Amino acid sequence: MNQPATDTPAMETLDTGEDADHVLSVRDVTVGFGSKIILQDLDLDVRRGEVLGFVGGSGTGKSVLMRTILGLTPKRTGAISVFGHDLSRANQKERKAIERRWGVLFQQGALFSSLSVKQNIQVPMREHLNLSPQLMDELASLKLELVGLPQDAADKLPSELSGGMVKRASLARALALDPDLVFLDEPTSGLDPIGAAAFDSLIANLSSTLGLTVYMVTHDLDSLHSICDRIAVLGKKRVLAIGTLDDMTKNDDPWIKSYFRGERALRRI
Ligand SMILES: Nc1ncnc2c1ncn2[C@@H]1O[C@H](COP(=O)(O)OP(=O)(O)OP(=O)(O)O)[C@@H](O)[C@H]1O
Repeated sequence: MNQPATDTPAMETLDTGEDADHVLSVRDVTVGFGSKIILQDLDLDVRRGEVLGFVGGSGTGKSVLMRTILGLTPKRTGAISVFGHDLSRANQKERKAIERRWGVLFQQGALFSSLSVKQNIQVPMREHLNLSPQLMDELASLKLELVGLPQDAADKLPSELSGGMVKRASLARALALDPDLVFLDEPTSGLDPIGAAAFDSLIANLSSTLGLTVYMVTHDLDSLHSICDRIAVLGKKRVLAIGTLDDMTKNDDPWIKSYFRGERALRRI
């Protein structure tokens, strides 16, 4: 089963330019650490404009997959294409252009603790754009408004914010460059149910008004019910199933069954 390490694309549609239907395609991707294989021959397609919820048992590799797509964890085999470009074939300039079109909200927010909220939002702008300080301040102010934070949050440090405000500030940073695609790693974890519901509706609104594609790792059944167009389930080192919530409730895989039809799921009804 183990193929030799290669960066040869596994499908012909890679590098043929922008795909009208899919913003992200993963083909035959294998990732491991030492002798431990986490993902094997994994395939995934994310459709343009959808909110895709990614679930799976703890330790199945949801964060590893997201980090692999982002290029932070190396893959052993397979191909990943974003916006129609094979990432492993892109040169540094092309790679930077692709990265400009995605935003990331890491678990726990991952804001720089010594920078103010405004400076955090401006980090991607400094990295990718050449703008005057005044224009960057105006853009940061717009992003604060977009995510529902008050303007006086701009000069606060992350340690001075509530958990919900940290998530919003991290989302503002993820949206700094007006991305087409955002990756969210457990965006509602640690929020109370009201804060989580408010964050969900913010994501849904941004997705529909900005035409964003959202790739969201989550354990939150409420988010899956309220904002996801499709759900992908990770298990057995691959995507076990992908489809609507209705598809999931009809699936007979034991893990999917207990997740979507178990006691906790039924309590929602
Ligand atoms: N850098 C690394 N080195 C070695 N093993 C790693 C590394 N990163 C992740 N792993 C292992 O990969 C597996 C998958 O981890 P991952 O964090 O992706 O799980 P997850 O599905 O996101 O879990 P959770 O839902 O609990 O966050 C785990 O067994 C983890 O220990």
